[in-house]
Amino acid sequence: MNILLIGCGKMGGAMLRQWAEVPDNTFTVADPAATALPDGVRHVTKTTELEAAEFDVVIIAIKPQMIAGVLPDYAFALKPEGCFVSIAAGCSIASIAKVVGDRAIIRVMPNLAAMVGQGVSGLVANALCSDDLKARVTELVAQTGTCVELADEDQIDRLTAISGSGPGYVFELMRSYVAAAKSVGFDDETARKLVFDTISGTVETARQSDETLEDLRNSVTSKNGTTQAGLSQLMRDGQLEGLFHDTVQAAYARAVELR
Ligand SMILES: NC(=O)C1=CN([C@@H]2O[C@H](COP(=O)(O)OP(=O)(O)OC[C@H]3O[C@@H](n4cnc5c(N)ncnc54)[C@H](OP(=O)(O)O)[C@@H]3O)[C@@H](O)[C@H]2O)C=CC1
Ligand SMILES: O=C(O)[C@@H]1CCC=N1
Repeated sequence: MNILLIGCGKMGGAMLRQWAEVPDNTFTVADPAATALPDGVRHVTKTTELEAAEFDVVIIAIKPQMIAGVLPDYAFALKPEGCFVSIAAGCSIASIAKVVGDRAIIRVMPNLAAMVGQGVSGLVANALCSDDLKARVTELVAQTGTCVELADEDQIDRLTAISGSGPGYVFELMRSYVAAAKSVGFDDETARKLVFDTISGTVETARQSDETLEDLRNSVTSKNGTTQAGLSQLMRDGQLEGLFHDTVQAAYARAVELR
């Protein structure tokens, strides 16, 4: 497919890095500020450099608040049988259709781990999108990790609050955990290694186990031992579960506001 990527910042750039590894598609980036693009990717800085009906897919990877202002300038470059793919948080298919009219539109919510091919994405398409086009876009997204097709747009806003924003929560947890490791005397390098390897090893253990997360947690926790002492702080008054609940609800509510 011939693909136009509008916006090549943190998320568009992360996905492009994976896509550029696979020779199936050709990419043009429209982002005046983009630098250090992968080999073979065409860069345009003005819409006049584009031809009409040039692309099979136009990917919208700018901030949701910019779409109404920016997208009309690029819409002419999509083939009549092509589709728009938006990775913008919240912004609904109806809002995009207000800008480009009744066209095939797919919403994808990726996450930053796409950068290393371990992203998690949700996808939902409108009725104007053919099964073939949806399958090809799903395959494209799956080059960046896993891709789940969702039943409706509300689901993609809910998924945004879990996996789209998720790396932000996890990076903050890791930052706090590393700071705690340093506070008991480890240097930065050792603290990062201990925390990173503990997290990745724990994730892999959970993946390979049939036990519930509660049972796995209990299997680390000796009666009156060190883990129990630590968890009595981490879980005091059920605050941690409440905090995660509030975190996810706030992110979902923001996605709904951005519709
Ligand atoms: N970051 C993430 O983890 C995730 C982001 N998203 C979604 O991805 C989208 C992009 O977010 P993110 O990558 O974080 O943001 P960035 O600001 O990093 O990327 C947006 C890019 O678009 C560029 N841009 C601005 N105006 C134009 C224009 N007129 N034409 C072309 N390009 C333009 C920006 O340039 P400049 O910086 O010069 O303004 C920037 O390079 C958002 O809609 C967000 O909701 C979805 C999932 C995860
Ligand atoms: O914070 C945001 O709005 C975007 C969408 C998901 C992750 N980053």
